[in-house]
Formats: sequence, C-alpha cells, structure tokens
Amino acid sequence: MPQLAFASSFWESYDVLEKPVRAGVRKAMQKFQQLTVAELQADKGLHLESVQNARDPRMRTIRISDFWRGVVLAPDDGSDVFLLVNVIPHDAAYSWAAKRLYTTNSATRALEVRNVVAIEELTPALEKAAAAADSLLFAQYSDTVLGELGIDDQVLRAVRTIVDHAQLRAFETLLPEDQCEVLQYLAEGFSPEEVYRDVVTVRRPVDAVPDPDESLAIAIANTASRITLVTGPEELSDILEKPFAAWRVFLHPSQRRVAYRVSYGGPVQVTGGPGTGKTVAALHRVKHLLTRSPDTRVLLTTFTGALAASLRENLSVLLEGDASLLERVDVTTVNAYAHGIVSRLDGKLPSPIGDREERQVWQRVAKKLRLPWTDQFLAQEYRHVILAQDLRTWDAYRAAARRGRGSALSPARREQLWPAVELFESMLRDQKATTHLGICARAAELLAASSPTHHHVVVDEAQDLHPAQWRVLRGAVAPGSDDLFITGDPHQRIYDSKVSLGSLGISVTGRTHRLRVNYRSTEEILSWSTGILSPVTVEDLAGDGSDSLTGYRSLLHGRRPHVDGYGTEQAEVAAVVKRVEGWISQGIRPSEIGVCTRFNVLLDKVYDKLSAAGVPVARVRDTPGPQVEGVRLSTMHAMKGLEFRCVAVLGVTAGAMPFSREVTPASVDALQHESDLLRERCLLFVACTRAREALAVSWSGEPSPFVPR
Ligand SMILES: Nc1ncnc2c1ncn2[C@@H]1O[C@H](COP(=O)(O)OP(=O)(O)OP(=O)(O)O)[C@@H](O)[C@H]1O
Repeated sequence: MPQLAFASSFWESYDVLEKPVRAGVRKAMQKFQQLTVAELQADKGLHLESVQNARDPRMRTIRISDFWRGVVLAPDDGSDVFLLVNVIPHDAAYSWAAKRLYTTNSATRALEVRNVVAIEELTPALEKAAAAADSLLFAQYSDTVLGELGIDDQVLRAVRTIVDHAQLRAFETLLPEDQCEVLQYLAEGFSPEEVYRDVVTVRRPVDAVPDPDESLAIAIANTASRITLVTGPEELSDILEKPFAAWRVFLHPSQRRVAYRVSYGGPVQVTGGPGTGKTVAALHRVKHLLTRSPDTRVLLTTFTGALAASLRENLSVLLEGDASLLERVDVTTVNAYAHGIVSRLDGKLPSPIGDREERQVWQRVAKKLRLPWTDQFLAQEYRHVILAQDLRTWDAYRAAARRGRGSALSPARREQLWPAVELFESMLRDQKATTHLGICARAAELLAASSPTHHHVVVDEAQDLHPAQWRVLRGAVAPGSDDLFITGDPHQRIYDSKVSLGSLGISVTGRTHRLRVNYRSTEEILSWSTGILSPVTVEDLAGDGSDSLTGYRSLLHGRRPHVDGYGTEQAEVAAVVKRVEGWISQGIRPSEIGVCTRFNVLLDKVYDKLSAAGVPVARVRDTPGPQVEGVRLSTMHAMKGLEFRCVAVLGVTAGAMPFSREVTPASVDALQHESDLLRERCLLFVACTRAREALAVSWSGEPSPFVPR
C-alpha cells in the first residue's frame, strides 16, 4: 500500500479552498490509502497522469474536481511514498507542475524544490550583466565552499550572477529552500562555518552517509521541517478535517532544536525578532517537558491575561485537547501567579493599584515632604532601584548601586529620599493597598521560604519583566536542569525594565539561542519596520550586552507598507476608514484587521467613524473572542503579542511619538531620557510588526522622528 506525505506548499493552498473542493481532496487522498500503486494508476476518478514537458519526470496531476487539480510527486525508484505538493486550478496546474524540479540537497539531504525553468531563463541574461558589475555578492566564496554548503551546479551558476541583496531577494521564490537559506545567511555576513552549523547540521540526519541513489522516501523522511508523513487513516482525516495549524507540524530546524532538546543544564534563553516563532517554540517546549515525565508540572507565563488566554487555546491545539497533559500546565501571567501565592500563603491580599494611582501617591509624598523631585522621578527611583534590588532598609539603599540611573544622588540626597519611600509604603498600607510589583516582592519572599511550586517554568514575552517578577519565577522552580525556558525579544521592550538575569540567579551563559526567520510578516513590512530601530542599539535580554537583528528575515513577500501624512487628523481618520473598507472589500474579515494608536482619544474617534461607516468594530481591551466579528481597535501597548492580516497604525505624529510627558527631560536624568525615547521607539516597532500582509502607517502634520526616511 502506498504512503502519503504532504508538503507545506500544499497547506498554503488547501487552507483557502472552499468546502466542496476540500471534500474532493479528502476523497482523493483516501484512495491513496486504500488502493495499491497499480490500482491508483488505473483509477479513472483519480486520473493520475504525467505532466507533459515536466522537468521532473515524477510530476503527476490528479483530478479533484472539474476545476481543481492536485499536484503529486510520484516515486519512480521503487519506494512508495507519494508527496502531495499543491492544489491549484486546472489551467495553472500543468504549467506550475511542468516548471518545478524536486531534488535532494547534497548537504542537508532534504528534499527541496526550485522553479527550474525560471532560473534557466534568467541566468544567461544575468550572467552578461554580472560580467560588467563592479562586485558580486558571493565573490568571496569558492565553488568548493558553496558546494559543501549544498549549493548545486544550477544554483551555483545563478549565484555567480547575484550582485546585491535586492537581486538575491528576487531569486528567493525560485531557489530550492535550503540552498536559499544558506545564501541568505552568507549574504548577511555569517561565515561558512556558522552557516554549516546553523543551517546544514541542524537539518542533516545524524546517520546520513553520501548516497547518490537516495530514494524519494528517504529524502521525504529527511525533510521534517517542510513535509509531514501520514501514517494511518485516522491521522489523515484528522489533519484534513481540522483547521491546519502549520506551526504545530512544521517547525523550522532552529525552533525544533531549541524546543525538543532533551535537556538543558540550567536556564535557557531564546531570542529573535517579532514573528520568529518564539511563542511557538515555548509551546513546543511545554509539550516536550510534559511528555518526558508523567508527573511533571509546568508553569507557562506571559505578559497579559489576553495573551495567557491565547496561549491556553494554542496549547490545547498542540496537545490535541489531551486533558491529562493540559491539567499539568498552569498558564498565567507572572502577576496573577504572584497574587495566587500571596493570597494562598499569607491568607490575605492587599489590593493592587495602577500606575496612575501610584503616581498620585508619589505626588502627595513629594508635596508633604517638600521634596525637590517630581513624582515621575520618585516613581522611577522606586521601580528601578528600590524594588529592582529589593532594598528594604535605609542601610541597603545607602549602599546600593543605582545602575541605569543617569542622575547622581549624593549621600545627603539619598538620606532625604529614603523617608519618602517609607511614607509611600505606609500610605499604601493605610489604604490596605499595594502595587503589583509589591505583590511580586512579597510572593518572592514567601516562595524563598517554602518549596517550589513547579518542576519547570516556561516564560514567554520575557523582555518586559521587572526584577521583582523574575524573583517570583526564580522561586517557582528549583535551580537545576530545565528549570527556566525563557523567550523574548529585547527590541519589543515597551515598559523599560532593566534586568541583569545573572544577578537574579538566572544565568543563561552558554545556553542562548536565536531565531531568525519571521513567519508572520512579509519581508517588505519587516524591512520597513526594522528601519524604525536602525538608529539605535538595544540591551540584550539578560542585561549582559547589546542585541541585534542581524540575519532577521522573512520568506514571505507582498506590498510595501503605505506610509502617508495628512494635513489634519480628520483627514487622516477618514483615510483610515477608507483603507479599512478597502481591505474588507478585498475579502479580509474585519476581525483580521487591527487599527492602533498611541492614545485612546484618537482611537475613540476612529471607533466612531468606522461605526458611522457601518464597519463592525471591537476593542481589544474587551478581549473579544475569535468568534466576535469587528475590526480590532487597540492602543499600541495592547498590540503586544497579537497579529493581524492588515494593520493600520495612525497618529504617528511628532507630538505623540515620542510622547513628551512620558519622556524624562535629559536635564533631569540623561540615561533615563535615552531609555524613555528607546521605549517609545520600540512601541512603534511593536505596533508595526503585528501586520502579516498589509501595513498602513499615518500621521497628521509633522511625522514622528521615528518614521524611517
Ligand atoms: N514553524 C512555523 N510554521 C508555520 N508558522 C509558524 C511557525 N512558527 C511560527 N509560525 C507562525 O508565525 C507567527 C508568529 O509566531 P509567534 O507568535 O510564535 O512569534 P513570536 O516570535 O512569539 O512573535 P512576537 O515576538 O512578535 O510576539 C504565528 O502566526 C505563528 O503561528
């Protein structure tokens, strides 16, 4: 009986098919499981036929309906795995199939596909142009070096014509996948040794030996990152009937390597730009930890309640609803976990106040003690020095280093400030109140004196956690192997937390990994958005140095972002309404569209105008479920961790971004000033990188200086 495998390219086409066509696909696939190879060849309904002039002699089409054809790679070497690669309309199917060639990569041993006809047609003309070019992108690498990285003869000829990054990008959709990735890494400046380690070694099967006659079945088995093999009839109906979540099945080798490594000697950190699948890696790590041992308990944390809800949903998808696994995972925010600890172990919980109320208390303190500082300065000193280092006494504060603070405080000034801290805390106590970080500090203290609650902690969206929150996580799990698995992106830090993980007993030295392939946004959206951050550097997640987005890229392509200025806010809002209507008329569902602003005031105006135009709207802060229709409206802060097919970011004006009230004057604290500006810049970056296919950025009057020129 033949076996059936599905290439990732199939899922991209299958996902958008209408129901009856999907039913046709299912029926055809069942035949592959019921008939012998000879019966398949003879089956009239299936009509398995060769493709005329196909460059790959194994290429076949099958009939799905009058209009639709499946494209299948049939083994011709005695092996029995059929690979379904695409479902496309009848007319396009034959020319698509005729141009494609599947080959086994000599280095990774995985199956990859190229548009062989397009490469052949383009190369001669490009060779002529290259002969006259001043420099070539890959000139420094010999044929042998490229050969060892899996570049074959046809691709090599094309590679020798590539003059710059733009030309490489134009080739990307034509080149075989693994070879393309090798070239992208080299073009980014990685050495051949690094590329061998990060691209070839992670894919190449450990037991691979050179085998010129390698069968299609073996190559398919070696391509887990792009091909899934179906083993039984139940599995087939399962995967064809449920909505297909590619992230569940096709992990990038770099994701698989970090998520499924049997064990780590201690805390591990996974970083990567937006959309590189850090959350996906975290979910797979949870699966690995749960399935490794039957009584393991895992704590999975993220930054907001809404993100925790979505993690819960996705974890259930990944674990296929298996209650015996799901009940061993607590998915929550660090704050909610800390609240739980304090109410359980203290028996009572003071109510937490928000940032605005906290600032009001500081105002009263400053006034009462006639202090020379603003409430903003006091709140920052409390957050970044006192709570960050868990300073409980005047002696401790007097001796503390004030890392990250740019204003010197003489011993006399510190002596003046400490009573303000005592007064602030006593005012909160009188109100039976506290701050969220105060609860975390208490929870960490309680955990330090009791036993850990979990065997493993997995932390998503780690970049904004405060040291007090890290202490809670440190206390939740005993130090040792596989204690903490941490994912985050320091370029998305929007709450200005300064952390040195090592000093908190969380050393990730020698256990840091980076993801570089963006699965969410098009390259056009990414490269424009990374321009927002190009003038600055950001501190890495562990607080040990700086981080960069080198090698960060997307394999998807689309339109460049719309970037527009308007004379008035009214005109800008009207343009956004039109843009949203345009997206909806192209078939995008309202809930797949996100609109965001820096402030609620402008968001309210957009809400009114969209509603008046008859467009359904829903606010992200009301946590509408996936079934609720309506364009999602959100502040930039609440966009963290979300994604939409189309995103409009409006109000990106000079006065709003950076928002001067949130930026400490340089004269008060030069370091804080810089870090406030960086936080505002990152906020715009986060908002723009939520977009998958389309991004529109706008302002009225003067544009924000963060908008790339
Ligand atoms: N291996 C994969 N195959 C297919 N899709 C993937 C894969 N990995 C991630 N994705 C998809 O890419 C998108 C981004 O993934 P994810 O949210 O995990 O990224 P992230 O790095 O956590 O992003 P951010 O930092 O911006 O929140 C999601 O839609 C996810 O389903």
